[in-house]
Amino acid sequence: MSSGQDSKLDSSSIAHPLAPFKYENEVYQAGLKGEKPPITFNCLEWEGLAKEQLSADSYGYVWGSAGARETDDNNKKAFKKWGIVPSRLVKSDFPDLRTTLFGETFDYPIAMAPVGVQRIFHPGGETASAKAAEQEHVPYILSTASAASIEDVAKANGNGSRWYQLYWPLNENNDITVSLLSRAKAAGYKVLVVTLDTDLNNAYNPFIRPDDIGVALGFSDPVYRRKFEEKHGKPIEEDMGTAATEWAHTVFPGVSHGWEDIKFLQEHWDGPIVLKGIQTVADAKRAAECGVQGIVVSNHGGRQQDGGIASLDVLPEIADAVGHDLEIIFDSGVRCGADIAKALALGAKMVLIGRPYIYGLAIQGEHGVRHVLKSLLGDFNLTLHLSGISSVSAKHLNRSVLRRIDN
Ligand SMILES: Cc1cc2nc3c(=O)[nH]c(=O)nc-3n(C[C@H](O)[C@H](O)[C@H](O)COP(=O)(O)O)c2cc1C
Ligand SMILES: O=C(O)C(=O)c1ccccc1
Repeated sequence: MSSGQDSKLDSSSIAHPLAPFKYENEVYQAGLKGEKPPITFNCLEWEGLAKEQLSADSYGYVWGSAGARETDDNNKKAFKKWGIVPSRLVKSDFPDLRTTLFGETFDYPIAMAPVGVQRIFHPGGETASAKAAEQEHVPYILSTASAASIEDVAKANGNGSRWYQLYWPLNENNDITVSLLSRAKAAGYKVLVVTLDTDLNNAYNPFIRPDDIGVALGFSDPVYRRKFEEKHGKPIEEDMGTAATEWAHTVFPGVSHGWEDIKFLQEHWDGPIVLKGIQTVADAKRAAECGVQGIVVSNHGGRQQDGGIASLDVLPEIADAVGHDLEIIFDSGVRCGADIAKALALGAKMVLIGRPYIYGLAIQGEHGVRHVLKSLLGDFNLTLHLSGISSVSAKHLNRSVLRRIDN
């Protein structure tokens, strides 16, 4: 980095001290003194390093995708169909990476995707990830399928920005939904993310292990505990296997809600609501009509439907259709800084990082997650800088910086 950029690093106009960009420099300086970098900066190598650390089951779970992995493949290919156009001798400032959603400004246009059962990847699990999120000024989205409770993760996340992802019990269990939402609200989660695309029927799933690896939210929920006790005449601790299986059926009932049910969530959540798993213009328009604040254009990292369309391929048409009415968040297949730039250029305001941070968690717990976030942000920053793009706003980062290269 040039000394000009270094002086900009100290600028107090940006809330965060720009740690990601200093980080690589610090590691290289340490390298000059003979210290080895703790983890490679090469985003393509994190998966292999995680594999070395994990059991075959745990690695298979994070790496896994639906069926013949076609959707996952399509996600990856979709990024390769776009190239970023460079621009030389632009007197550009250090890019301003801040993005504003729901009236709030975030230091960076990335957040950590909701990922369940994180203790199968590292003993630190969700609390390690939530700590890393606070340290790096990246929002953390807590999954309903977490191995740590809403309250414990909030504590670990401290002053960080945290959002809550709901796996949504059927209407007969509305009292449990209300309990989860009010706990999340009380613990400082600001945005509700409702996942619409998960079907766990017949899947191998660490979720239903009788320990609390994925059921901590249920086991710690007073309404679920009371209902279990009323039904079985004993507390969940006396029959953890049944309690885990029944909690799984509660939050993955196998039957879905309808659009009309969104109203119930709006009545019980007074912050922004985001629907995760949108892949068509028609559904995006329905979301806007319902009056939610945002959508995640996502196919769940290709983990649900096989033979599906790439999430990035549908992003531009969805952004064109509802970008003025809804905040557009994107995920599925983002692996490096250039991918973040492409998704933002095609209409997203924020991008969720899924598997890569879990690889970081597996490699080195909280430190590994921080390394991945900082590396991705440093890489993203450089990508913008080399194209003379001065901010992530659509005014500067838009389709004009991309070229189709798949013909
Ligand atoms: C191990 C694993 C667990 C996940 N658990 C959840 C979850 O509990 N809730 C949810 O909405 N999405 C879940 N997801 C999907 C992510 O939120 C995200 O949509 C996906 O990982 C994005 O794709 P990428 O991994 O290719 O970046 C999970 C993904 C992985 C890899
Ligand atoms: O694996 C997933 O993608 C997922 O959404 C999930 C669901 C339940 C438990 C853990 C993860």
